[in-house]
Amino acid sequence: AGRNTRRLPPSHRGLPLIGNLHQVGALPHRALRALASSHGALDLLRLRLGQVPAVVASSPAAAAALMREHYGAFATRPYFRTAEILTYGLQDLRRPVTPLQAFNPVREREVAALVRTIRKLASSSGCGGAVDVSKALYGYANGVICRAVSGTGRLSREEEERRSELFRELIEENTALLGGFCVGDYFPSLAWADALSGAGARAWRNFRRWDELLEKVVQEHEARRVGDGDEEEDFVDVLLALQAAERRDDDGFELTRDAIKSLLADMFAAGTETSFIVLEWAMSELVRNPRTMHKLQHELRRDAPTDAAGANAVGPTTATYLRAVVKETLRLHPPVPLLLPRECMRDTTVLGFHVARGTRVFINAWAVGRDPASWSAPEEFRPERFLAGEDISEEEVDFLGAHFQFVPFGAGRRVCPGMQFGLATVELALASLVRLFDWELPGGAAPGELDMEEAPGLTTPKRVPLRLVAKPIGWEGEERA
Ligand code: HEM
Repeated sequence: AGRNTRRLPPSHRGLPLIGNLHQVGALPHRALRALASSHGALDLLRLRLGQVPAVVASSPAAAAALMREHYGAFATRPYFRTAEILTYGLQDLRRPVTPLQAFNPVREREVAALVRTIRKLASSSGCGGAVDVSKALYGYANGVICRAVSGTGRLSREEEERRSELFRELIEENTALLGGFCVGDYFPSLAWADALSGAGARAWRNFRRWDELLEKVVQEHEARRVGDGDEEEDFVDVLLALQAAERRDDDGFELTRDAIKSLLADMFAAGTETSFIVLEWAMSELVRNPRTMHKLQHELRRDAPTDAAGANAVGPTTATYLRAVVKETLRLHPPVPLLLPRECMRDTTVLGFHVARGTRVFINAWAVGRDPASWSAPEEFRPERFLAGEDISEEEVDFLGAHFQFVPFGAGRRVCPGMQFGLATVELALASLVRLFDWELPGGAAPGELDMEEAPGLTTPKRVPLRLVAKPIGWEGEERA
């Protein structure tokens, strides 16, 4: 077929110069689904973002076509200026396989610290006072990643805490930069404009601070490799061992120092915010749906706990319901609702539509998770849908990458490599918080009054931090007797 007969995806007429950028809005996943459905274009909607041609997929069929049928053409990330600076110019590094499932002792320590923090805040806030649950959860997610990346036992406790604080500051700056609008990304010919907006210089400044910190972390590990010592192996140890092995193999691939630092920076950026957001929404949905909360509490408390911090107390039945709650949270609130952008590598026909090389591709995981053709009662929080024998059983649907109506971690070649790590981080903390405390909204507000709005940006934490009254239940006291 000639060029003129190619069928292009439906589009919405944009404005001169900026194209459709003004329609993407503060909550792009919502604005883009509304735009797609008003054009009958849930499969593929064509957009122009500044000078960059883009398509957005909002149906499970389109998600499958892009991530399964045509994965070869859509597995590349586009070039982002800010991201390039922040990732040592190595955005598309071949990623070594890493054992991210491990690190359970790290998590158990951090969960115990989280429980202590909430107990302390609850008792100091007095009767009826509320705890900033969001802040505590963020500290937990950040702590898990910090310890898993750079280890424990090398620094004093105070130094460790100072370092966590510094990591947190740098991650927040990263999120602001990467989530932010960088003119040069959408107007390549206007890249100089970033100098005016300051994003370029700001990214460089942030990069130098990351580099200094990560260099120090790597050097500490080189000076004291695990083996003779008694510390656990952390992520830096894993990468250094891999580097040594690669050198021996001599297969042309070398894990350079910059590559190691780039991977570490990725872990922080990708691992903290996501796990925190899932926890924040899971707690919110549970408080808003007291029957679900009670059922989960009942199951967790029945499975006799072995210790008050609650780390090891999840038995197999409870694990099923806990997992269903987490799945339902991920369905309604995928923390990265448009996944990470891809770039089309060669002209491809997708579901009958022509997609040209160089097109930027977004997959609306938030929209497909609420697709009315794939889900019953798609807007309702009903973890039971993932259990066997329920009236609306969608039990077999999982997020491992084979069901394209449920892709909170992406799928195919670009699936999230931290899936198991993130799930373990979320489930362990959620189990402890639900088991060890009763939760209420402050001021006697009804569950339905909880604010459920999302903050603007490419990830979706809550707009208003979650504040709840936490009532510790005494395992050591009457509950045990
Ligand atoms: C429950 C928590 C998490 C969720 C929901 C999540 C979700 C995602 C999503 C949607 C993507 C993009 C996939 C795509 O575009 O197809 C992604 C990529 C990624 N995630 Fe996660 N993630 C989570 C936790 C983590 C953790 C804990 C880590 C690391 C410790 C991590 C590391 C990464 C990395 C390195 C990438 C980039 C992969 C690539 O570009 O090939 N994630 N994640």
